[in-house]
Amino acid sequence: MILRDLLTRIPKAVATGNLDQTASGVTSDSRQVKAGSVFVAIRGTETDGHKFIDAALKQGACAVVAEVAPASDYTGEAVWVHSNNTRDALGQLAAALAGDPSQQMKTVGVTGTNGKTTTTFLIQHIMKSVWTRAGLLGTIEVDNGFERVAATHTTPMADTLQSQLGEMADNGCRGVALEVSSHGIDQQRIAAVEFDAAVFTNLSQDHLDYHGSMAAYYEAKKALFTGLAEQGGKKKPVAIINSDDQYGEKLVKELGESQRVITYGMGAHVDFKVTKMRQQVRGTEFQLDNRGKSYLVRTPYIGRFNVYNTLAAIAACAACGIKIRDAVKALAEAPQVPGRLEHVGTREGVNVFVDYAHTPDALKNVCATLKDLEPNKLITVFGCGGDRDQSKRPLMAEAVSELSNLSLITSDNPRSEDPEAIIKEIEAGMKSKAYRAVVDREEAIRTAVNVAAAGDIVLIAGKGHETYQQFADKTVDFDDRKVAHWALRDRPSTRAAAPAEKKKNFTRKEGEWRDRDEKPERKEGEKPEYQKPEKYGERRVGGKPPRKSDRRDGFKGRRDRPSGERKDQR
Ligand SMILES: CC(=O)N[C@H]1[C@@H](OP(=O)(O)OP(=O)(O)OC[C@H]2O[C@@H](n3ccc(=O)[nH]c3=O)[C@H](O)[C@@H]2O)O[C@H](CO)[C@@H](O)[C@@H]1O[C@H](C)C(=O)N[C@@H](C)C(=O)N[C@H](CCC(=O)O)C(=O)O
Ligand SMILES: Nc1ncnc2c1ncn2[C@@H]1O[C@H](COP(=O)(O)OP(=O)(O)OP(=O)(O)O)[C@@H](O)[C@H]1O
Ligand SMILES: N[C@H](CCC[C@H](N)C(=O)O)C(=O)O
Ligand SMILES: [Mg+2]
Repeated sequence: MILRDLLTRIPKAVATGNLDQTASGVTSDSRQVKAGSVFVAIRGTETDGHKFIDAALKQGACAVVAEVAPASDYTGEAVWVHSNNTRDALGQLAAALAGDPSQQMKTVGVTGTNGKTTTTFLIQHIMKSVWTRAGLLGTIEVDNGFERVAATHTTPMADTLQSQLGEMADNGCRGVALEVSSHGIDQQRIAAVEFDAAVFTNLSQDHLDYHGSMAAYYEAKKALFTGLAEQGGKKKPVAIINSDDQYGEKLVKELGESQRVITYGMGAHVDFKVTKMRQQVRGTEFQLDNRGKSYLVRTPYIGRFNVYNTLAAIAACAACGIKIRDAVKALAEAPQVPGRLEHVGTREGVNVFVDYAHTPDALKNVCATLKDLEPNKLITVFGCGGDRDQSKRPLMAEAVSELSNLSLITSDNPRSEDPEAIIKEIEAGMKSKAYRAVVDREEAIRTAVNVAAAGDIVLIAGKGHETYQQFADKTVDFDDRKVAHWALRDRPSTRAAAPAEKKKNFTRKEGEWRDRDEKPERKEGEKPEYQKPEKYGERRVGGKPPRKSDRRDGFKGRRDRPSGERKDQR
């Protein structure tokens, strides 16, 4: 694209130099600059992109966009563009070079403290079932309609984001579900994204290390919604808000008439309302009322919080023109979101779940949901991330200790911090003495699985889909789901010691979720019952570990170990 045309996207900027050059791309990272790139200098928290202008020029940048004017003796061939907001400029230029992909697709942004990943997975699933091809961008992965790659950020930098959206549009995606983090909003990573709908799931404590206060955190989230009114394109965006959440309710009030708002929840006056909810071991069923019509929604997910995620997904898809009944139909086959309340195995009546809860509210919700399954004991393994909101640590401890019969406090990405020091901070918030601190996460998981008895549930919280553990000096392979499989496999049998009646069967009338090691007694002449593995979408409960082909995340089960790993590391 010729610079002269490209720079019309930042009309307030002042450009000096030959504008008839061709720009081949745009980046804010000098290390990515190639001949013909536009380099945009951004002031960060660690360093200042302006320091790398010389490096970018040496690598062949055809233009530099900076928040400072060129030096009076600047005679370089590259165009110097002086802008007062280079973060916004980055988004505008990247969007123009990618062909404004968000204007070519139905684009839904999902923000909130918890539930973004789950809701975006649901939205993409519905979009795909109706439109065949749809994109997804968020914490776990970026799906461009043809291939999925692991994500580096929940919401990547504007240059990366726009080029990923561009691939989706080029691949024929008709829609995209995009996770929008508060960092993403604050750092204008979503500049030049035109939304059809923006969803607010909820707000509770997290990221105070970055935002400083809940008020500032809320304001960051709110900017996504006030920004809808300023979109320049033809879209008539809708704000979709969980008004049962106290911050959601506040947002609805504050947006007032300035924005088209659709509410969802269980309260009296919401647009998408849940009634008659029935939680079951293998899923949830509820009635959805919208504009005088009722729909019976069935999903394979458990937990009240997932009902909110489901509602948000239906409302967002409806705002994009999808019929509610088509969305509802698709949801019966909703996929397992990797590491979100994922049932990873069962042995001798001990059931293990992996979940990504890493905030006080998420932990409260997931523990309460598992308690609803009426286990004999709930045993929770958790830790708190290093270099992240320190003040949430005792609150996470409080949430876990109040709802678990036993807690194992361990490490969860200590990053630059001392793992034992983090654990001490967690211990300060424990409300019960029924806990053990085990710094090594594998040992903590193995301990939890070994001390569990038939009928107990082990919850491994915090890392969900993650496949690594980050320490100050290294990052090592670590996958809670694999370790849980190994722990279950290696668990010493308690069969002889445990009387049969102590075992707990999570059995429902119309199906079974029972210890598959248990052999039902056979009467003479009776054929053995064929125990077909349960399948709801891609979610499997009990039985053998899932096959690779069953899973979105490529996890191959117990034999899938990181290469080069020693036996004694298992
Ligand atoms: C706090 C934060 O958000 N930091 C992000 C931010 O870093 P920063 O502002 O400190 O940037 P910087 O390192 O000072 O660099 C400034 C500029 O100089 C450039 N640079 C730097 C070095 C060089 O040699 N050449 C060069 O051009 C950089 O590309 C950048 O444009 O911009 C960087 C890229 O430009 C990001 O990689 C970095 O994410 C860090 C790694 C991070 O951990 N971020 C997390 C907290 C985050 O963003 N999380 C959210 C929410 C997660 C969730 O709850 O789901 C997310 O969306 O992922
Ligand atoms: N709507 C919700 N309300 C409260 N808790 C939720 C909700 N949805 C999911 N959770 C809990 O939060 C955890 C994280 O869910 P999810 O990954 O969908 O959230 P997220 O907002 O994408 O998180 P992140 O900020 O890390 O990207 C889940 O594993 C579950 O324990
Ligand atoms: N996106 C979140 C994920 C946290 C997950 C937890 N495993 C941790 O490392 O704290 C963050 O970066 O704050
Ligand atoms: Mg997420």
